[in-house]
Amino acid sequence: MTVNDLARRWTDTDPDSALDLRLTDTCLRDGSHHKRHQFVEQEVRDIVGALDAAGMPVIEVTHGDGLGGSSFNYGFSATPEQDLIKLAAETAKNAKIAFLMLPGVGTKDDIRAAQDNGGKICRVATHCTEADTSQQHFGLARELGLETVGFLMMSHTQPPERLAKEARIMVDAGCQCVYVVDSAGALIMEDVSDRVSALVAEIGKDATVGFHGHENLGLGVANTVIAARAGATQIDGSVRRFGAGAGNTPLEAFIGVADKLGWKTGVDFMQVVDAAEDVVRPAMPEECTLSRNALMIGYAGVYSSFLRHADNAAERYGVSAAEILLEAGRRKLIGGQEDQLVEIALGLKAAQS
Ligand SMILES: CC[C@H](O)CC(=O)C(=O)O
Ligand SMILES: [Mn+2]
Repeated sequence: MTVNDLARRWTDTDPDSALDLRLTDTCLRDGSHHKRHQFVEQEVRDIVGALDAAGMPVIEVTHGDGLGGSSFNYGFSATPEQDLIKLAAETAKNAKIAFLMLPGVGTKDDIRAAQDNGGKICRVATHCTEADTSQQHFGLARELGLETVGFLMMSHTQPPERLAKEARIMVDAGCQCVYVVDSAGALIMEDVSDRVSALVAEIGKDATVGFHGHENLGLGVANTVIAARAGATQIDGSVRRFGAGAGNTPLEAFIGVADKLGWKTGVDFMQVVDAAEDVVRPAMPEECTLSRNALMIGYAGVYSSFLRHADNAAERYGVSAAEILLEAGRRKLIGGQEDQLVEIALGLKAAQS
């Protein structure tokens, strides 16, 4: 049985029928991890201008760890994120500006400020077993008239049925679209369609379903295609893969694939390819690649944003970042436990001596 047969069986949809997808580019948020949160105003102006001109419907702008992420724990931003959100909103002619927030990192006041600065879509991210921590934030966002999106992070760690229950909690709290978030880039094809299908079955009448992929095992585009075939209608990615770990699903490649499949994205392939090469790439410190450490992240099922923290700890204590990441996978660390990477590094250093 082929993957297409499986998708057809799970979803009862014809995988070759014309899909209408809404894309969100997240290079100015997920890419912030890769850039160690050092975006400056001109880069935001240029990237938003180019993506907006290409027809990108949604552009996410925030510190990599969401509103309030600029901190000792996660890394300080070069430019206050609220200034970048404001600038993005002033620059975009058509695109809506989204912002991310993690309950406990950002606050309700941060949501209000992001709206005042022109943010239109509030994306609330929780670990995929902790959707209940998002309820107040969805309540507030809807009260303010913001569009809402929920992120179930580290989705590979839970079976589809559990994710569907968590998605229901978000939707009941006011979330209008729940994403299966492959934070580690560890989901493999059918793992994605199983999870997306389960969410569609549970919340499909009340909300839409999205997919956010990472490239750590090289499956970003393939996983995103199968997510769309399973019923995900909102799709994340980052032009030029500019995201944490080996980066996100490269949106320009996905847009080319969607064109070939006859799916609608509203984004011009040629323009977005030019934007990727001429505008986004110059803002990147280096390409996002399938480096040894990025591969470890996908293989061990570790949060992609741990890459830079593991690099820092490895350099500081003279140990292997790959070993740190593998141990983080064994310990099943989740976002917020970045400090344990230092502890792991210290343990490895002690073992060496
Ligand atoms: C720290 C938030 C995280 O980067 C959100 C996200 O994009 C993911 O989990 O993949
Ligand atoms: Mn991500």
